[in-house]
Amino acid sequence: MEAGSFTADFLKQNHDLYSAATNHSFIASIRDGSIDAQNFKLWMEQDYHFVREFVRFVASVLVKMPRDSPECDVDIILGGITALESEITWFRKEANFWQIFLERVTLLQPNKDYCAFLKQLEGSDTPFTVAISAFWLIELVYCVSFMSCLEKDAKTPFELISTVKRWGSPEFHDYTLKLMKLVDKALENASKDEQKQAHEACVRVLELELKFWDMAGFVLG
Ligand SMILES: Cc1ncc(CO)c(N)n1
Repeated sequence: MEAGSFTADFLKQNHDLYSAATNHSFIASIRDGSIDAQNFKLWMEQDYHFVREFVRFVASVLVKMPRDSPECDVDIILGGITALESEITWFRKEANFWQIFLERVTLLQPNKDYCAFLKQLEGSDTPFTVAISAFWLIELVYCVSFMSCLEKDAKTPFELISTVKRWGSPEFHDYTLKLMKLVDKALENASKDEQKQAHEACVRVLELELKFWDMAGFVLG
């Protein structure tokens, strides 16, 4: 059988896990408007702190890019870092609206586990190919999940529209496609070992995304 691109093959081979991570009941509750404000606030508190670690991770991906990468490829990652600055500003503004005190948040275990995984990927022993693959999928899961909350028949509450547009917009989708191309280009000529490592890192991303949604959707007693 002819092998396709890394990303297409990965999504095909891990269809069930990918589908579970992108069709979660937490997202469904935003889409149908039944979400409890407490759950949304919990997600936001935890995600802000995830994004703080994610900034470092994305910076590490940029540092690992091969020196001979075309400037336009470097600029895709640079654009990602730039976007994270306005994302942080947005989180602070939203937190204010929801009366969340971001500095008082305690990280929950699934978030701690996810941040620990990012830290591991930041290390110099994780090759660029592996880090960029994980980066692509982390963004893709949010994009595909939140895109569903913007479909014609979605009943996303008005106050959550700015959230779902952040990751579910056509612009963000375009960005994930650019990342996908970077991944496929990087892995095309990579060793079998790096391809395997990238595959494993991507499986881990899906597992961690799933647990992150579970955490967010957990009904507070
Ligand atoms: C948990 C998680 N996954 C992905 C993203 C997308 O940046 C995010 N903000 N948080």
